[in-house]
Amino acid sequence: MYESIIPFPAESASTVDKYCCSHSTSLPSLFADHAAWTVDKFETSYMMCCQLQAQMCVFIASDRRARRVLEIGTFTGYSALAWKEGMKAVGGEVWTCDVGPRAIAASKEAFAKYDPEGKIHLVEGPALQTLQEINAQPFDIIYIDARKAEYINYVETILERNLLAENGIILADDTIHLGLVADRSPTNPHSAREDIEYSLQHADNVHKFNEWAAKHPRLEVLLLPIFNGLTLIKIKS
Ligand SMILES: C[S@@+](CC[C@H](N)C(=O)[O-])C[C@H]1O[C@@H](n2cnc3c(N)ncnc32)[C@H](O)[C@@H]1O
Repeated sequence: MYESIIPFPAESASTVDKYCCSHSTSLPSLFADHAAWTVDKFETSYMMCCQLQAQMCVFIASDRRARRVLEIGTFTGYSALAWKEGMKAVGGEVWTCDVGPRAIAASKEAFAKYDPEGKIHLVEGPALQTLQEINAQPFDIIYIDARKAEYINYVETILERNLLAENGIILADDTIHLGLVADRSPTNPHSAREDIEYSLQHADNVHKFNEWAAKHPRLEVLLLPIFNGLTLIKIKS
C-alpha cells in the first residue's frame, strides 16, 4: 500500500502534473489564454489555481449536476470560469466574491470577455459581509479560497444561514499549506522559504481551521493532500 503522498522531486512532480492534465478532459482554450494573461499581469499569479485543479472544478460541478456555485476568493476569475464551464450543460450560475481592487478590476475584465451570457456574478466586498448578505437560496458547491484566518467564520456563517444545499459540498482550498500544518521541521523543504514567517502564520490559521472542522459535530470532513491541500466538507445527515 502506498502512503497518500508519493514523494517526487520537483521536476518529476511537474512532469507528472502535466501528464495528469493531458490525461484529463481538456479545458477550452480560453483557460490557457486567461492563465497566461494572469501570469503576465500579476506577480502574485501563484494565487490562481492550477490547470488540473480547474479541470477538477469542471468535473465536480458537472458530476454533481450543480446549478449554483458560491466562490469565496475570485482573484482574476480563473476558477470561477471553471465552475461555470462545469455547469454549462445546465446553464448554472456562479456567485464569486473578492475584496481586492486589482482582483475586482481584472475579474470584471475577464468576465466581460469570457462570460458574455452573464452566468458569473461578481460580488464586491469582504467575504464575511457577502456571506451575511447574499440571498440565502442554497448553493450546491461552496468553494472557499480567500483569507485563511476567516475560514472558520466562513463555514460558521454558511451553517447559520443554511447556505449549503442538501447534499451540497464545501471545498476549502490550501488546507495543508506546503505541508507546514503538519511538519515545519528542516525535513520539509518549505521550512527554509524566504517568506517563512508569513507562511507559518498562514499554516497556523489553516491548522486551527482543520482542527475545528475535524471536531465539528455537524460536519463530515475529508482533508486530501492534493494541490496545496483540499478539504471536502458536507453536513452530516
Ligand atoms: C487564492 S486567491 C483566489 C484564487 C481564485 N479562486 C483562482 O483560483 O483563480 C484569493 C483571493 O481572495 C481575496 N480575498 C482575500 N481576503 C478576502 C476577504 N476577506 N474577502 C473577499 N476576498 C478576499 C484576495 O483578494 C484574492 O484575490
